[in-house]
Amino acid sequence: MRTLAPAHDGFARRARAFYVLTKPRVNTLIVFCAVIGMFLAVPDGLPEPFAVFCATLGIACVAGAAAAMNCLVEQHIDARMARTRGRPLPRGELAAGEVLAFAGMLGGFGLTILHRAVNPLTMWLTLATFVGYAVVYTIFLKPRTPQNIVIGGASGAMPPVLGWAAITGEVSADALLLFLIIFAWTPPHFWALALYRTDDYARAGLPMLPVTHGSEFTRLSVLLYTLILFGVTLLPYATRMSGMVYLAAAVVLGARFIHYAWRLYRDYSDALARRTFRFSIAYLFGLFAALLADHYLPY
Ligand code: HEM
Ligand SMILES: CC(C)=CCC/C(C)=C/CC/C(C)=C/COP(=O)(O)OP(=O)(O)O
Repeated sequence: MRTLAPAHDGFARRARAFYVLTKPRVNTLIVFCAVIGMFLAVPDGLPEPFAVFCATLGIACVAGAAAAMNCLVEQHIDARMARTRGRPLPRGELAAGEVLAFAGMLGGFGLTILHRAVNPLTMWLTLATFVGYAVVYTIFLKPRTPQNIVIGGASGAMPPVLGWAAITGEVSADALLLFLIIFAWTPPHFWALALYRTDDYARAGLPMLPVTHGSEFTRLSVLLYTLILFGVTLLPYATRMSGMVYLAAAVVLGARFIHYAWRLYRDYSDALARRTFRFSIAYLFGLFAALLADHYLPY
């Protein structure tokens, strides 16, 4: 005889499935970068707490909705990859219709907050970021070209610009520098993962760089983008947006990233690619934390 799970157990499981759809770990770093953008946008002092709260909530909701849409569009691809087959849609924990409704409500709520409590510019830029990731990257670029993540990376690089626009109502050259940093960081971040997940991507029929151009070319590309990233991260110091503390962090973190990329190029192993991918995340957290620390240090 079938026993029914207690109602609260079913509710908790479904709530967890919706939460997982929003890719909370990826979006933690996305939102962190947006919040740093909000603080850096104020030359002296702190941004208004209510504005920070509303902008953070709005951006987090829209980013979560974008992730849920990505999971919806890619549910059949996700079912073919070891890394993603445990997601709620391939597992049959949620139906497509309810995921669409969830993404619509979450995204609509986020955009409404941004429009009403922040400013229309931030709402429009966040909407464009949503479309860039959930539609342009997910539907058009990802299944078609190995440059998918280079072009699609423009969406992922938007968070500090959104944070900046939320506080100032405009997009300045400094905000664009923050954009450039994440834009240059995305290829080594993603290709390090793609290198040790190549079989997964090949099985799913996705034209990621290691699938289409092989391991060695991808490792060379990781190294080149890591060098470009190093150069780009010097720009905040060169333009006097940031000072010595930031510069020291950028050089130390950047040298470590280049060291990883160089070893990956010369002496590949899946374990090293995994460590490089993990380091890429710590790197971006560290670099943005250094921007913030430098901004408030009294020197
Ligand atoms: C088009 C651009 C990007 C692509 C294709 C990409 C791809 C990926 C992939 C495939 C994963 C593994 C996710 C998983 O197994 O669930 C991942 C993890 C991650 N990504 Fe990205 N990423 C991109 C941009 C970004 C950006 C802009 C950020 C933050 C600013 C970011 C932060 C993270 C974090 C924190 C993780 C680790 C999640 C975990 O520990 O489970 N990514 N990324
Ligand atoms: C504010 C706002 C709307 C932000 C959008 C966030 C954004 C552009 C995120 C990109 C990062 C991300 C989740 C990549 C996953 O790549 P993938 O989808 O190829 O990975 P997967 O194979 O794990 O699904």
